[in-house]
Amino acid sequence: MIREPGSKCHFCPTCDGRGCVSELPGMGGVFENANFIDNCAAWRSAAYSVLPGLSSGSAELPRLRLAPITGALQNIGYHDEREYYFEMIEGCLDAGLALSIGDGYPDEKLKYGIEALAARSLKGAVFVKPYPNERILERMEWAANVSEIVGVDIDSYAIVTMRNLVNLQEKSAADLKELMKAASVPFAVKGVFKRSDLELIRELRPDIVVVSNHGGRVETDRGSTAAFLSAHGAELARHCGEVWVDGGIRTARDARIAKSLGAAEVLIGRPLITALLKSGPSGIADWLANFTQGN
Ligand SMILES: Cc1cc2nc3c(=O)[nH]c(=O)nc-3n(C[C@H](O)[C@H](O)[C@H](O)COP(=O)(O)O)c2cc1C
Repeated sequence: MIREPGSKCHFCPTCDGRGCVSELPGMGGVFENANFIDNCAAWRSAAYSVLPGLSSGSAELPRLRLAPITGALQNIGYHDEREYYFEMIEGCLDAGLALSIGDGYPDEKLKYGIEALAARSLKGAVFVKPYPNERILERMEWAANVSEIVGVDIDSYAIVTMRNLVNLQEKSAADLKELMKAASVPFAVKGVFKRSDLELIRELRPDIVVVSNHGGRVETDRGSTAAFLSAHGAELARHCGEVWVDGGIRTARDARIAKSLGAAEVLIGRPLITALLKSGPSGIADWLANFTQGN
C-alpha cells in the first residue's frame, strides 16, 4: 500500500524519467524529461562497462548522500510541507545516509530543513538558492549551527517555476568568492553542467563541485551528468577539493561508475522521495539495503 496516496510519483518499476514527463511542478523535468531520461540511461552506457572492478561488483561505493529536495506539497504531493523535512531527515539518518537540505520560496522551505536537522542536533550540506549575495549571507547565518557544508545550487536561476517568484541570479566567480570567504565550513557549487561553468570553477576553486543538472529540472545544456563528468571530471578535480555528482543514479553499479569517473560522493534524489512516499521513513533503509546489495 502507498503511504501517501495523493503523491505525485507514479511509482514506476524503475525511476527512469518516462513516467512523469514534463510534470513540473511535480517529479519530472524540462525538455519533456530529456535530461532526466538521459541522466538515468547514461550510467548504463556500454562505454562505462569496462571500468575496473565493475563486472565483479567489487569496486567500493562512493559516499552516498540525500540530495537537497524542497517543495514537498507542489512537487511531491506530500501531506505536509514541514513534516516532509522531518520525515526525510529521520529516514536518511536511520539508514546512515549523509544529509542535505535545500532552499526555496517561501523561506519556510529552508527554515523547516534547518529545524529538522537542529531537532536532532545534526549537520548536513546546506544548498542555498542563488539569491543576491546579501540574502545568501543571511541564510548562511540561519543555517550556521546545522551546516557541515554550505553551497549554492547555481543552476537554479534557470528554474522555470522559480523565475517568476523570486529574483535569482546567474552567479559570477566574484560573487561566489565573497560567499566562500564568509563560509566557516567547506563551500560547494552545485549545478555545474555547462562549459561556461568550467571557467567559473577554474577561477573560484571551491572545496566541492557538484556536477548536476538538477535531475533534468532546469533549462540548461542537453545531456547527462555521467557524460559531463566523464568529459570534464579530471579537469574539475584539478580546480576543487572534491567532485560529486547526481542525476539518475539508481543502482550500486551506477554509483561505482560515478566513483570510477572521479566522484567522491553521489547524491540521490527521486529514489529516496519514492521510498518515503511508499513506506514512510523506514522505507529509506529498505531502499538502501536493496541498493547496496544489488549490482
Ligand atoms: C522534487 C525535487 C525537488 C528538488 N529540490 C531541489 C532544491 O531545493 N535544491 C537543489 O539544489 N536541488 C533540488 N532538486 C534536485 C536534486 O537535488 C538533485 O539534483 C536531483 O534530484 C538528482 O537527480 P535524481 O532525482 O535523478 O537522483 C530537486 C529535485 C526534485 C526531484
